[in-house]
This record gives sequence, C-alpha cells and structure tokens, in this order.
Amino acid sequence: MRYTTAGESHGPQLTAIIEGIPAGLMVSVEQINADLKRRQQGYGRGNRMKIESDQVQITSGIRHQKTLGSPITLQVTNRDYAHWDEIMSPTAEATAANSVRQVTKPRPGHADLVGGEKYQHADLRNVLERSSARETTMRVAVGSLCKQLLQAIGVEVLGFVQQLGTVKADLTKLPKISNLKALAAVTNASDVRTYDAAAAAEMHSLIDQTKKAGDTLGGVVEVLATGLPVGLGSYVSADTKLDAKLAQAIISINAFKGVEFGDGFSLADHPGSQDMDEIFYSETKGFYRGSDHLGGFEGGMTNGMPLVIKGVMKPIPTLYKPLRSVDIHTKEAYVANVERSDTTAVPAAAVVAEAMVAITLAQAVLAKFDADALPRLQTQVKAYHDELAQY
Ligand SMILES: Cc1cc2nc3c(=O)[nH]c(=O)nc-3n(C[C@H](O)[C@H](O)[C@H](O)COP(=O)(O)O)c2cc1C
Ligand SMILES: C=C(O[C@@H]1CC(C(=O)O)=C[C@@H](OP(=O)(O)O)[C@H]1O)C(=O)O
Repeated sequence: MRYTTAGESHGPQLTAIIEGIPAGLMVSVEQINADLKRRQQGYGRGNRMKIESDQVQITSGIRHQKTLGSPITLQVTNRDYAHWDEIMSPTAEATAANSVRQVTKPRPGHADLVGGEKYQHADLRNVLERSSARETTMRVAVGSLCKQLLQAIGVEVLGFVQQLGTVKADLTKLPKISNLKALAAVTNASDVRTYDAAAAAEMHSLIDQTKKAGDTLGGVVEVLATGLPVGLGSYVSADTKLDAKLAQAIISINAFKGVEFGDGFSLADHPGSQDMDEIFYSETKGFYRGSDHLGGFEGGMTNGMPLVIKGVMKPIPTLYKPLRSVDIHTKEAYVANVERSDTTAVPAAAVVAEAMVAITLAQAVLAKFDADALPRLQTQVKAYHDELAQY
C-alpha cells in the first residue's frame, strides 16, 4: 500500500491518493471526519482552526461505501483559500499584491531559508505553503482509513499527549493499555488530549502564559497499538525492520525531533535484568511477556505485546515575539516574519502520530497477508493466529 498527498496550505484544496487498500472494506466517512475534527481541536491552536472545518470528499476507489481495490482519492477543501485566491491562485497571473506580500524574512526553525535556497524561490511563501503542517490533514484522513482496515483484523491504535511543555501526565494514572477504548474516551474528552485531569489543567495555564509571552511550546505524544499479530516486520535486513519504519513515520511529522519505543531512553538507566520482558506460556494465552519495557518489538518484529511509541515535538517555530533573522533580498538583519500561528499543536500532533502509526502498520499487514480482498485477508490473519497458537 502506498499513498501520496498534495496541496498548499492556502491553496484551493488538499488531496491524497491511496493505492493498495484491499477490496471489500466498508468505509465510514463519518469516522474519517471525526478524526479530521480531532486533529483540528486542541487547546493552544491559532485562528486558522476557526476558519477550517475539515470534511473529506471521496472521489474514487469506493462504491456504495465499500472499497473497490482501485486507487482511492480523498479531498479536503481549504476554506481559507477564499481569502487567498489572489495570492495563491494556481492559474491566474501574479498581481502587484504578490510582490508586496512576498515573504523574505525566514523564520528560524521553519523550512523557509533552506527551502528558498534549495528551490531558488525569491518568495518564501513558495516554501511555507507546502512545509506547513496543513499537509497533515491528509495523513490523518489516510490514517483513518487505515485504522478502519486494522480494526477489521482486531488492531486498535490510539495517540494522546504525555507531556506539554514541562508538564507531564502522571504515568500511574494511565488506564490499562489493554483497554484502549477506555483510554480513547478519556483522552478524546480532553482538549489537551491527555488522560490526567490535573496535568491537563496545568497544561492549560502554561499554554495561556506562553501565549501571553508571545512564545510557543512543544511536548511528547504517545501512540499505543493493541491486537497486533506476532511477526510483522523482520530481523533479516535493515530495510525490513518495522520499528525502524515506525521511527521514520514519526520523525516525518512536522517538528518531530525524537522517537522512543517502550521505556525508550530510560532503558539506559537500568541493567538488562530490569529491561527485558520475560517470557511465559499458558494453554489459553500461548507465549506471552510479563512486561512491555521494549514497547512490543524484538528484532524489528512485533512480539504480540502492545506497541508503545513516543515522539517529541519541538516548540512551534513561528513566534509572535519573533527571533532574529536576515532579509533574503537586502541581507539586512531583521526579526523574522510573523505568520498567524499556533502557540502549541501537541494535541493535534498526537492525532497525526496515531495516523502515521496506523498507516505504517497497515502497510506491514498488507505486505505480509493478502492485499487484494478483505475477506481473504481476514481468513489469512485468523489462520496465522491459529498456526502460531500451535507453535
Ligand atoms: C499539527 C501541527 C501544527 C503546526 N502548526 C505550526 C504553526 O502554526 N506555526 C509554525 O511555525 N509551525 C507549526 N508547526 C510546525 C512546523 O510545521 C514545522 O516546524 C516546520 O514544517 C519545519 O519542519 P521541522 O520542524 O520538522 O524541521 C506545526 C506542526 C504540526 C504537526
Ligand atoms: C493549517 C494548519 O496548521 C497550520 C500549520 C502551520 C505550519 O507552519 O506548520 C502554520 C499555521 O498556518 P496558518 O498560518 O494558515 O494559520 C497553522 O494553522 C492545520 O493544521 O490545518
């Protein structure tokens, strides 16, 4: 399964084309729209989210709510384009407004300067329009479809916020990972998308203070996945390791700078006797582990324990109290351009991370089992589970 997205942040629309989803999957458009809404919510976002109301349109690959096996096209309109058509029209000639409103003072931490140098753009708007995380809308739409496919074989995926700025959710309050539905109910009800109400209140006031100061915040998101078949991915070659592919998927999200599996960097704090997940066997469960310090991976393969992956998001680079920069035309020192911006987008990024994990897991499932038709895929997954139960 492969997909691509297209679209500029203030252009007419966003598009995704997905190829390789099996035929016969019932698709809920409501579920895709609900995930798009989850990505739009989140305390600390800027005014753009008041303008947009992301709704997917499906224009190919699905007939009477069921996938056909052919490429699926998803589209989301940018409502803000109505305010930008003179600046962003794909077809009209440039007007005087375009030269007056050129972006020439690159923002430190955004793609502006390097993108301008690399693509020879004199107007850095040509960079920021595509480097904007507006693009993650389509990843969430694709991820929502992938979650529906994964649910059809018993796999659930959920992303939430573990830390916002310096405020950390209390891990001892995390509901049981085996009950992702309960955790989803708690985190979806929170506008900072965390499970710890006391931490959520602190996150709110930190966001308020930071916004007042013209500054921005990053944080840590966590994604869990349950019900995964044992043995997705492989140890045999560097490019078959599924944990490596998941790390790439997380780091591909705008502003993500680090990734951890299970206990992650703190694995270094303990001797091996405390970090390995010991192996047990029972007639009913088969082989199982007593813990999940390694986040569900051994040898680049899923080991049947929940997948636990975390990613760190740096603070938003655009500051209302802008940082020092240099005008690319005059070479004079200035403060950077101020675009309308979020104070923090960690709650939204948790939904994007969930989508990226769902896409990567769906790709692994479709590489291992039948990818033509869902009923055959389901039969194969069941036969595989039955076979492993006899191992
Ligand atoms: C959901 C989401 C919303 C974001 N919103 C903004 C924003 O409003 N302003 C901004 O400067 N960066 C924002 N970012 C981060 C930039 O897109 C990102 O820093 C930029 O593309 C440069 O890429 P890099 O940080 O990965 O190097 C957002 C990121 C995400 C995931
Ligand atoms: C549009 C979205 O996020 C945008 C991501 C973003 C950036 O630089 O990444 C900058 C802002 O764009 P604008 O200047 O239009 O407000 C955010 O709003 C979105 O998430 O849908």
